[in-house]
Amino acid sequence: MYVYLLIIILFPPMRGYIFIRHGESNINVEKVLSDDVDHNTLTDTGEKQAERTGEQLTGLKFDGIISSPIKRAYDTANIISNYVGLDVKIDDRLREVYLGNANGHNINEFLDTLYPNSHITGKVRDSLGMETWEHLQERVKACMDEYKGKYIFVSHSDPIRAIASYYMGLSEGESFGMAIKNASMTVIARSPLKLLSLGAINLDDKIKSIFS
Ligand SMILES: O=C(O)[C@@H](CO)OP(=O)(O)O
Repeated sequence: MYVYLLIIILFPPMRGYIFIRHGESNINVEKVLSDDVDHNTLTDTGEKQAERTGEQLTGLKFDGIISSPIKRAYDTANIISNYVGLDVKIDDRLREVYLGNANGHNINEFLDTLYPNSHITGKVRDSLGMETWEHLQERVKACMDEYKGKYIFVSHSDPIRAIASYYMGLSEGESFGMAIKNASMTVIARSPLKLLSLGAINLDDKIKSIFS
């Protein structure tokens, strides 16, 4: 018994997380930011993207599929759930960054007027009443800390960029150019910690072996 416990302590079981950004949504086409839960749908392209990502995951084994409650992500998760045979569980910690006064607006309205040649940094977030980058990182990490196993997390661009930059040791500004494509897969292993893919649309065999 004690030997078993020692082995578990010394060699904790591998945990793996496949973060998937939802498929293309109408707001992505319109370049509008939205943290509304029930509106914005997937476009036909977004549905096809979700199907394709689901195909990539067919045959892999997971302990669960956890989704943002926001429709574009939840609909993506339900499409993917058909390929992995799991019911979707909603977790608010995977939702889009709280946008404050930026909600419903085009991102460029702020960058061009408020802060020319800038990007969404702490002062921009504060001035718009947005969730801080640090809080976003903390809530996504708390979600990972709760689900100790191999999971699919369906979320949004900023939450995925936030957790990837957290593990890469990059600030919000330093990771601003990180483009997380629709329906792409960002894979993080824990124990040992490793960022295995960033915005990938295919999974290589090395990654698939973790989830087999
Ligand atoms: O990147 C965006 O345009 C925002 C929209 O709020 O995030 P996502 O599309 O990932 O939900």
